Amino acid sequence: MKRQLKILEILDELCTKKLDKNMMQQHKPLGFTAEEVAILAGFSRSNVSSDLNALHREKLVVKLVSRSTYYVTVKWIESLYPALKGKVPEVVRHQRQIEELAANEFSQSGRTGEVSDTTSLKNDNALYDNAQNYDSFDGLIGAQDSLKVAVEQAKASALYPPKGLDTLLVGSTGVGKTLFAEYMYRFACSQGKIAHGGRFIVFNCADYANNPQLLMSQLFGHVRGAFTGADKDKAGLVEKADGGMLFLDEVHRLPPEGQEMLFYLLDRGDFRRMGDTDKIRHVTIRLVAATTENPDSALLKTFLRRIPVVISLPDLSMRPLHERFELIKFLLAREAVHIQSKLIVSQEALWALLLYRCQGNIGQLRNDLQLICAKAFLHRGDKVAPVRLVYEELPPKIKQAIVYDPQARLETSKILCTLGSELFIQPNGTAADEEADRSLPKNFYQTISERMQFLKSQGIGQAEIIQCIEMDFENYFQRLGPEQLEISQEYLQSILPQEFLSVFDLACSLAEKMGKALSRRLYYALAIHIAATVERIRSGLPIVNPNVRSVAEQHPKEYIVAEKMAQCIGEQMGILIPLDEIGFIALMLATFDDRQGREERKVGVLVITHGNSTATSMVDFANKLLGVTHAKAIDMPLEANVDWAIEKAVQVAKEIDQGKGIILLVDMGSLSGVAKALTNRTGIMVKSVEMVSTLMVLHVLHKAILPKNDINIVYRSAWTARSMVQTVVQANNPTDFMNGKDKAILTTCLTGQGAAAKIKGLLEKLLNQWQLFNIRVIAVEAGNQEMLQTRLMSLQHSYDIVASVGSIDPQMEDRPHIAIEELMQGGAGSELRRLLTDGLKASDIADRYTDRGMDWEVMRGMVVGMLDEFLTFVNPRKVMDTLMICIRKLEDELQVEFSSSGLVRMLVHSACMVERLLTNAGISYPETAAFIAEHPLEYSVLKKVSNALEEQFTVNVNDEEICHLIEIIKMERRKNTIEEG
Ligand SMILES: Nc1ncnc2c1ncn2[C@@H]1O[C@H](COP(=O)(O)OP(=O)(O)OP(=O)(O)O)[C@@H](O)[C@H]1O
Repeated sequence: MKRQLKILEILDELCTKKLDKNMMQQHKPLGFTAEEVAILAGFSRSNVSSDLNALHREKLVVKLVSRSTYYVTVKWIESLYPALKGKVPEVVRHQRQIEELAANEFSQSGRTGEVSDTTSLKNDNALYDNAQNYDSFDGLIGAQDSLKVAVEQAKASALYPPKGLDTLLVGSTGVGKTLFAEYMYRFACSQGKIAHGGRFIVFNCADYANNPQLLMSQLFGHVRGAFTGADKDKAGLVEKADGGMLFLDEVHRLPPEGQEMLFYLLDRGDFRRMGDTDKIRHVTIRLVAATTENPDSALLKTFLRRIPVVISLPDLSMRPLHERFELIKFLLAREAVHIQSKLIVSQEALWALLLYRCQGNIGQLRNDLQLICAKAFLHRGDKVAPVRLVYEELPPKIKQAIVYDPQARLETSKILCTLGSELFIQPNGTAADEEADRSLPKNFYQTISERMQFLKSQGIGQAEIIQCIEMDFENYFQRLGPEQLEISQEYLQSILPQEFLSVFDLACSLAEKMGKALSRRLYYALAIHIAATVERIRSGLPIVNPNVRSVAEQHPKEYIVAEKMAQCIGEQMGILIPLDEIGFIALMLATFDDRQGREERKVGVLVITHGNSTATSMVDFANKLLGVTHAKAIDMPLEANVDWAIEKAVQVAKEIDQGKGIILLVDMGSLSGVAKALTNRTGIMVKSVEMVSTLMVLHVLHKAILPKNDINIVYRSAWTARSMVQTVVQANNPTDFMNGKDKAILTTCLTGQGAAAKIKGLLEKLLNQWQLFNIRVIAVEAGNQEMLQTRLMSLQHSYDIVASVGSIDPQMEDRPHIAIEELMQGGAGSELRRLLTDGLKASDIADRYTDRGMDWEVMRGMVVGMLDEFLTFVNPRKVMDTLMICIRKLEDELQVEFSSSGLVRMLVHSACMVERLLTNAGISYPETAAFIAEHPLEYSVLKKVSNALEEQFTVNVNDEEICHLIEIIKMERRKNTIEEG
């Protein structure tokens, strides 16, 4: 118990000293691992780990589950977000979740003000502090899509000197005006535009519309005797909003005299309390008003003249369906927290919720969801069972209001296809589909049949049903791919009967004879699929494929092969495989081949900027660094107009499109319309991001050249990159005072002194060449995870780390890592390549690694080339041969299998080690003895194996060095385990 308390104290101290609020907004792991705490506490990792788990059970510690498990104390979160006192979730999946919950509490707490139900006061420091944690509108659903323009306007109006611009929000009931105003308040606070203590005051003018006197008094205050019942002086909300923000909802209901006073106040900052003839009072407020009135209406004429910024918020029906889906998940997550129960929502219920006509916008959607959840909660038989929301139990007004719009239905189907059969929402407020049933093979047919029946019952036509079902197929096939299921031959043998596999192999050889050889991927997918079919036929369950005829027409060759395969399997297994199933098999044969082709293709990247060589130099840099020529540039002379840019872009887009769309990176401003024009002219899907910079091109290109990424992934990533370079824009803004951090690229290797130092030199040269003088390159020692994380944390305080390059991935979320092998294979300019590929030579070691699919020749050449640069005293070729013998022994004795990257890492590290030992430049390792005691086998094998090196180079491989070598082996083991699944 004593130890637990100590651990808690240490973790709390770590959180308080090393983490700050800003970290919440960064996309990096938050908190500390058991190892980190163990190092400081001086206890073993396993003890600390079990203590942290016990503390977690006692709700004193929160787990943040990302790639590893990180811990922070509940006390620390509560100190940052007082609104979450007693409500901190036990497990957090991502940091945003804490922010969202806090935001939720923040807005909930604002609803009960001290003035009345319809006015709210957010006046304590804690709320202000919360607001300071938000420096953007990112948490607002739609901020980067349907609300993008609105958010940009809001930011501009908040930053306008000296006190921002008064703003009118226009939109129907329930579109989110109040929430939007709250975000404006938070943004202004975070930018220091509202000083500490500045409040967010909400007042709904409609609530007092029938009593103008009371309304004026609430707003401007009164003095004693101002009217009957005014028995003492009272300050109004305007005074309370001094230094803060006043949000006037339904502002068109303000009586004429109120409007006059308000405008006078806005113009001069002066007002009088009602009945006060003596004293003119002065305040500084930011006004955000809101109205549901049409901006053209007479009621608003005066406001529009006097309020400089008008922001329109769209109706729910105008927002994209994927946003509506996000809203539904968000609102349901809130309900799950309220009812403290897990929610399970069926696909059909989601279908209806996405498609029904929701007259009162998000407010109405929220009310409907609350009602549905409340009903389901009450009717739940078993009090500990999750609350289920199913289509049958939705209110008739929802079922009857489902819109018939083929496009929307198709879109909905696409969204739902990314889920399993149900959506799961945890009582801690996280919406997740990862629990969704991924073992589709078993219930694939059932899902299809149910989906078809449902679509039919909704009066949807046959053609549309087929389209929806096709999307299900596509989704199903994607999940069946071996990468997704991590299938291996052994796995297949363990789940499918041998009898079936023999028959299946027979059918495959038949297909091969007919000219349809099956790729490994298709073989696995088809085996699982047909095995499920056989089971289904034997259990007498139907197989329905509405699509069979069109499949036969579209893919005649595959259909014939499928028929033969089905016949063979049917005969051998004594069953009759129906035509509908043949349609499925044919579709798989066709689709997988098509996918194969598609997999090679990449999303295009096109950069257009003003200036004679700006775009070209950014693109050249990124292409060179990644060793590709994929990104293209258009330099736009300053005198050229947008039409010129569009003409050029059309030409280039046609050349570079590979069928997966194009990401357009452009200057801010006039080029923003190019994407739309390009799509209209070429039919290519083009998504554009403004505010391009070299780092952004690098980031986007890195994502785009991975064939597995589609345009949406690359686009999202472009947005992330955009936020990385935000400071550049902020620096251009004279009113901005935010202190932008310097940018840095990290280079990594085990010691920070070998490969990392070398790559640093090369990168610095390249950056210089490209005149990017403001980017620092920092070599870090990444051999020890604990130390690396601590070092990263401190670096992140001082730098905006934009990427890492090297032999060890520091796993910084949303920051690209370029592995050393990637660099060696292609890039970093011809200079780097030349350095790394000299000296190819054959070796007898080759066979072993060639068996593992490595190109040993190339790898050896690269390593020797690299070592040539690193080593002064040791002959790289000589050390290489001895090292290979040692590594072979290590692999055999420790039963570890080095991957190509692991092998390169081990070779480079060990060669540098020999040089270090020769020059007496030793490196340290913390708590060497304890570490060795934990790894006795590795230690003794390494000691034995390194004899050969010691003899040849007359050095003594010391314990510190051995510990570093153990770290590499551990890293490889982890990799082996992950690969084995
Ligand atoms: N972008 C959003 N993301 C998440 N929730 C939202 C969003 N917009 C609105 N909501 C939620 O929808 C509900 C209605 O929003 P809000 O009260 O701000 O609308 P409103 O336009 O001010 O409505 P009214 O005109 O009725 O005052 C609230 O519960 C709010 O939290």
